[in-house]
Amino acid sequence: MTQTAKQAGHILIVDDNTDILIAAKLLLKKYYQKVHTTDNPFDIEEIVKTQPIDVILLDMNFSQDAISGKEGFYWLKKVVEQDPSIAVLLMTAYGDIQLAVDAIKAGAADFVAKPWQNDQLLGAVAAAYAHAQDKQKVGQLTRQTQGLNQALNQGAGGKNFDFLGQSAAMQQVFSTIEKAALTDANILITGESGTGKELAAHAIHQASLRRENALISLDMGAIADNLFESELFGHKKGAFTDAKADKVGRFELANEGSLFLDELGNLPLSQQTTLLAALQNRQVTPVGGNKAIDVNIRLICATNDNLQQAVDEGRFRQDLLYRINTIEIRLPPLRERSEDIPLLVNYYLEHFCHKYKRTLSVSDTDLQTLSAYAWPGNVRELAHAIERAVILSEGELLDISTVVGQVTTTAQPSQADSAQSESDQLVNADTFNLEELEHRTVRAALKHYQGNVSQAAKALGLTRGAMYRRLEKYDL
Ligand SMILES: Nc1ncnc2c1ncn2[C@@H]1O[C@H](COP(=O)(O)OP(=O)(O)OP(=O)(O)O)[C@@H](O)[C@H]1O
Repeated sequence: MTQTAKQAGHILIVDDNTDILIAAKLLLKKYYQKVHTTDNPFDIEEIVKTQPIDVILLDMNFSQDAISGKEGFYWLKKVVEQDPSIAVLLMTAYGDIQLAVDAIKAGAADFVAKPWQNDQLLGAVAAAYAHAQDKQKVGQLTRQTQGLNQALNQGAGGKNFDFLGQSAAMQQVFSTIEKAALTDANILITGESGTGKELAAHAIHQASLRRENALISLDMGAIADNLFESELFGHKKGAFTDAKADKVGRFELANEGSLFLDELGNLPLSQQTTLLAALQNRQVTPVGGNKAIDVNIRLICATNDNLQQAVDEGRFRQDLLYRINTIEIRLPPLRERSEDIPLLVNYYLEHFCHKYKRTLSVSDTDLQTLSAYAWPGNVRELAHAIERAVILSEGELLDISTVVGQVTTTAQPSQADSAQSESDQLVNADTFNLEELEHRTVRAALKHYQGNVSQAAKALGLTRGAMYRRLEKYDL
C-alpha cells in the first residue's frame, strides 16, 4: 500500500474482538481522517446517524453465533437500509467463496478474510471508500436532477396555473386524464388555441408515475427544418458547422419522463417519417453519432388541427396518427362550456389582484355578460382580458367595460380609418357564424395594429403560431 496523505473518510470498525478493533484502528487511522470503533453492532445505527461514515468494516460473526455469518448479513441489511451510500466490508475468519458471493449479493462492497495482510486490508478499504464516494456523488446528482425536474415541471412558462373546470365536459376531461395518466399510453390532446392543451399535458405528467422525472416540451411549429433532428435526437460536436459541442436531444432529456410535442399538425411529412421511426424503435441516434440510445418516454402530443382531416388531405401520416392517439382528449372551446366562465373569471381575478396588489370584485351582472361572450381566444383570451381589467379598473369593482373594450379591441381602433367600419360590424354582428366572426376579428386586429402580427396576436390572446395559422386559414 503506497498511500501517504490522509483521506477525508470516516471509517467505522465493528467487531466483538477488541484486539481486532485496536489493530485495525492503528492501521487505518494513518490513512483516514477519523476511525470509529465499537464492539456492539447495536451501536451502528446511532453512529451512522451522528457521524459521516463512508465505510464500515463489519465482522460477520458475533459471539452468539460463531460461523454462519447470519449476524453479519443482518447488520449489513440494516446499514444498506439506513444509508445505501455507505460501503460495507464484511470480515470473517471462516471465509469461503460462497459466503463472499452472498455478501456481495446482499450489498457488501467486498469481503476480507481474517487474519488479514495489512496491504490487502488497506487496498480493500481504499476501494470501498472510492465506491462510497461514487455512490454519494450519484445520490447527490439524483437529488439535483429531481430538484431540477420539479422546478422545470412547475415553473416553466407560468404553467403553474390550476387546471379548472366544473362543466360536465371538463369533468369528463379530468376523468380521462386520471385514468390515462397512470398508464404509459400515448395521448393526443386536441382543441382550439387557448383551450388549455399545454396545461392538460402538465396535468397528465403530474398525475403519472413519471412525475419525479422531467416533462420536456417541444413546439414543433417553432423548429427550423434543418435543426429538427438535432433538436429531437441531439448531435455530436462537429456534426455540422454550428455544432460546437455535444447536444442532448429532447428525447434523451425526457428519458423516464414525458415528452410533450406541441403543434404537431405543423410537421412536414418528411419529419413525420423521422419521428415515427424513433417512436417505433424507442431509440434515437444523435446527428453525427453512430450509437443508438434507448429511450423510454411517455408521449403526449397536442394540436389544434384536425389530424384525421389532415390524413385525408395527405398532409399527415395515418400510421403516425395511430401511434400517437391511443387516447385522445378533446378540450372543448370555452363557448361550449360557459358555465366554467365565472369560475375562471374569479380565479384569474384573484390571481391578478394578488399580482398587482389590488382588491376588486366582479358583479353578477358582469359575470353574466362575460359568460355570454364567445371568447374565440378561449381561456388565454379570458385570462389576458381579466389581467387588463385589473390593471385598468378604478374603484373596487372590476370594470368590465375595459374587458369588453379589449374583447372588441379589435372593435375600437384608435384611428378613424376604415377599420372603424370593421369594428362596427363586430359589435353589431350581422352574423353569429363563429368562423366568420373570427375572420373579421383577426382582420380588424391586424388593421388596428397596422399589420403588426405580434401586437395583433397579443391583443387577441393568441400565440404567434396560432395567429399565423389563422392568417393562413383566412388568406390574410
Ligand atoms: N382549464 C383551465 N383552467 C385555468 N386556466 C386555463 C385553463 N385552460 C387554459 N388556461 C390558461 O389559458 C392559457 C392558455 O392555455 P394553454 O397554453 O394550455 O392553451 P393551448 O391550448 O396549449 O394553446 P395553443 O394551442 O395556442 O398553444 C394559459 O395561461 C392557461 O393557464
